[in-house]
Amino acid sequence: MLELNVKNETSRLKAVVLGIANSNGPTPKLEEAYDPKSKEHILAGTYPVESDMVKEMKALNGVFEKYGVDVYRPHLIKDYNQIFARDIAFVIDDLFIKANILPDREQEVEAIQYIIDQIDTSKVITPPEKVHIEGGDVMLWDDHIFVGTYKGSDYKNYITARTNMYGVDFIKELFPNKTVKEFDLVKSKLEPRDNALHLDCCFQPIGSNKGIIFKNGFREEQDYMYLVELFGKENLFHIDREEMYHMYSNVFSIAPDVVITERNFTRLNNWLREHGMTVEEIPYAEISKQEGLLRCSTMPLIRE
Ligand SMILES: NC(=[NH2+])NCCC[C@H](N)C(=O)O
Repeated sequence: MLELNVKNETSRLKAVVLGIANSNGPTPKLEEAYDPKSKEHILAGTYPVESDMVKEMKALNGVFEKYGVDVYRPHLIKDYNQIFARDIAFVIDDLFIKANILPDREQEVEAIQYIIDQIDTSKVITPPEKVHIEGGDVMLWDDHIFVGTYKGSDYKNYITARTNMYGVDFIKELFPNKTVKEFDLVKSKLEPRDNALHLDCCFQPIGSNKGIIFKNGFREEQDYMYLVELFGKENLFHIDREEMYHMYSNVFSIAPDVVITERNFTRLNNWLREHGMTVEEIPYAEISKQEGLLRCSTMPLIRE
């Protein structure tokens, strides 16, 4: 049996599901892409090739090996994108909550059924159908749960809006003793620089009291101010529009003082080191072309 335990984004990682880039399928047609950054690269002829993405995920797996983390991989589905394990389900405390993910991505859940079978069934939660929620929008900070959403009345027109207010309310009901705070995120179907696909595309806590944040990822300044007040402005590393496009906020912590990041994130990597962190730099720029990075490719099961 897997004894799940995840309460925040940074405690020492013990077990994780890591997505897989093998048999990712051919370059999608423009109308098949479900995020604007993939679209941009399909149009430009620069969509990432499988062998490069396999190499990048191997580098990530190498860091997990180095730190003794147990790694689970999804079963392979032929010609199907299974890189972004983050979104298909998520663990809060000892509960495994299945996401109601974009229909284009539904098969990804079947591929991790063998892992779900190792969890006490009373701890596996399936939300009702009207709930839309993906793991990239759910972020834990001990007694707080942060949830990314989109409150616009045109929600259903946005394939880039993945968590609705039913999703937020569902989490509130499930965790009455935690402070659940939702964040209204900017969405664009066409411009990746104006699209916070998930909360982890514009914000993430780091260490015990720090965070990475993109102010304009929030539709309401109040939501941004909530985080400034909670963390303190001096503890937040502010990124600009281009850095958010490169997914600076989507690094991945494996301990309060160990962060895995992209090797080209020089400004961020220096800041992390200045604050006493060990920075494990790996190449991940090809996968980033699909509008997801390190946090997106991982789903923590157990942290210390
Ligand atoms: N947690 C995340 N930010 N995941 C990124 C997923 C990216 C993927 N292309 C999608 O649109 O679904």
